[in-house]
Amino acid sequence: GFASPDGAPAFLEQYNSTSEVKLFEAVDAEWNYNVNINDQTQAASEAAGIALSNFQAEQAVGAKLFEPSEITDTNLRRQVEKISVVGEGALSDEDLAALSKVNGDMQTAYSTATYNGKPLDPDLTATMASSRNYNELRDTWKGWRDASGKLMREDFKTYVDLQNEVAVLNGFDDMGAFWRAAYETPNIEQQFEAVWQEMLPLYEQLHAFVRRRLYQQYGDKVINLKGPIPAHLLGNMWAQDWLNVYNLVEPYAGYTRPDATAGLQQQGWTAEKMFHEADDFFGNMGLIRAPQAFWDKTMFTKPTDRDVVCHASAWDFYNRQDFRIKMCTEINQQDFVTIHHELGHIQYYLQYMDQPTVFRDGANPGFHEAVGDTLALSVGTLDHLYKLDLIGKPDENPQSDINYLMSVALDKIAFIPFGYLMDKWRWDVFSGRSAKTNLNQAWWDYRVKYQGVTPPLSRTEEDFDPGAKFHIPNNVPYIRYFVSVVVQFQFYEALCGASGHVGDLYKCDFNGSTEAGKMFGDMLKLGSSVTWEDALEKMTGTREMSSASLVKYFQPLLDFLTEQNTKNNEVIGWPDYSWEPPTNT
Ligand SMILES: CC(=O)N[C@@H](CC(=O)O)C(=O)NC[C@H](CC1(C(=O)N[C@@H](Cc2ccc(O)cc2)C(=O)O)CCCC1)C(=O)O
Ligand SMILES: [Zn+2]
Repeated sequence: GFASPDGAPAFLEQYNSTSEVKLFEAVDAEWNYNVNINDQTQAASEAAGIALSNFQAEQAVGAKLFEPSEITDTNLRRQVEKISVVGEGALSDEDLAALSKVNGDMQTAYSTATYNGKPLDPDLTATMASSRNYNELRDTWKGWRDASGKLMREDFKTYVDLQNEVAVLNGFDDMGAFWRAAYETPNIEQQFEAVWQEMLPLYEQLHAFVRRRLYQQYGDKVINLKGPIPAHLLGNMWAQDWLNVYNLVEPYAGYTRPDATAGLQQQGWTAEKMFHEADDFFGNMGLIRAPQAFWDKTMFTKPTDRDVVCHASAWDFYNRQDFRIKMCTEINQQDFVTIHHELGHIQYYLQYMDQPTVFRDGANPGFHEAVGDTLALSVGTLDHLYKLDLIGKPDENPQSDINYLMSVALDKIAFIPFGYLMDKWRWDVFSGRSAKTNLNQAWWDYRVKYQGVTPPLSRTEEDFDPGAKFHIPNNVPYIRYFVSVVVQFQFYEALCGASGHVGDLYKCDFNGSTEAGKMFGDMLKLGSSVTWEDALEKMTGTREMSSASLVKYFQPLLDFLTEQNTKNNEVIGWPDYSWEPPTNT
């Protein structure tokens, strides 16, 4: 027998008030571990996480006493349905403890790993960004993987089994299906594949152009103009964005350089100043400014006296007053963009903080990732960087515009296949499509197939290269970033329209536009109280992810790349897909 639907409001009232307290306790313990890694804080964080899982499992029992279809108010019904999801608490105490432990151990292993005594942030990241020495890059690339991923292989297998047990106990085939359920869209995988196919031509043209420039830089022994690119030459530990090789691929030398790093450093900007400038950008649009508690509790820079998780992150303490960022900020443009990304999360938390706790989430995980990046597209324009006195007056000519679009493409277009393959690989592992005896081979099959990159050294199943990327040992789904690259251009185009922008889309700076701010804020306020299609339609008029805005934004660059690649008779794609660079250089 079901509980009377009349009891739903009272049930939800107690859920909302108690869940705020439980969520705060779990987030606070996880924060204390992130800003001070040691056995004690790791154990306390795991314990608080287990307590939250058990709380959610108990509440799910109460929620399932209701028959949703009998709850006529769709908002209440949606809350009850979300609370009915048991989650990790479906595991036995023993298995839940084992999952927490293996997650904690992989997190700590990743965040404390060093190569030659150097941590990933900032040291190894800086080497991968600035070195042009083939062998130094290769040794750093290998050293990081030996110190991180390689040591996690067995833990990861345990993690996969326990995650799948959670999924099955929650009524899903495997954890990949559970993760995809967050989109509430039956054919979501087909939608992902469709937008990937639409963007692939743009990626292939960029890949061919960059490969040619790397060929000129590193020579024909290590670059095959018909093959994948060695993965350690693209300025990033995972080749996930190629911003740091801009100097090698700049279309027009001598024209405006779209990089504010020099300006930030020469003008003596501090981390706090970067944060305040970014917060002003939100405020000047009529969005919500970060509260005082944010400025009091945020960790702006890497402390020198303890181990911390340096990977930037934003935190909602679910008490409607405490919101923080933790970041090991360096003074450069990439971190200025990252600050906007993290403040985008904070903005979403602030906008939906009066929603019931189960609705304090992105309309889908990709929306949460797109908020800050959407504003960063405006901040990064040549005009805006000039307004901030971070670059000289930009030349008003096509060459400077192509240089600018190239810098954005090295960040956004280069990222697309990586954003796609990270979870395709994990979905295959969870579903068993990839055997546990074949984890690393399956990873590199996708890295070649989708990204057109190949390892600088031969890899075996003794290695575990996926573990060398934060989100794998930290159990953070990744397709959200792929979705974000697509929808952030849909959001950007909509906000540019609201701000009255005319002319080239990529020149739009909606700084100060309260019309744009209202359009965005009205969508963000909804949190996950509506489906992402409803939220998207409210803002853009369409109910589908579409690459049309992105393709429109980059059209001038695509024309340039196609013209250059045709002139150079480039082979588009990497038909010599099994080529590998020599390992004895
Ligand atoms: C408590 C908690 O965990 N909070 C969540 C937020 C939430 O869920 O509420 C959170 O802060 N997650 C951290 C994560 C950090 C970053 C990241 O991991 N980025 C991806 C992909 C990417 C790359 C370039 C880019 O421009 C945008 C994304 C990567 O680096 O590979 C690193 C710098 C940027 C974003 C994040 O902010 O998403
Ligand atoms: Zn994010």
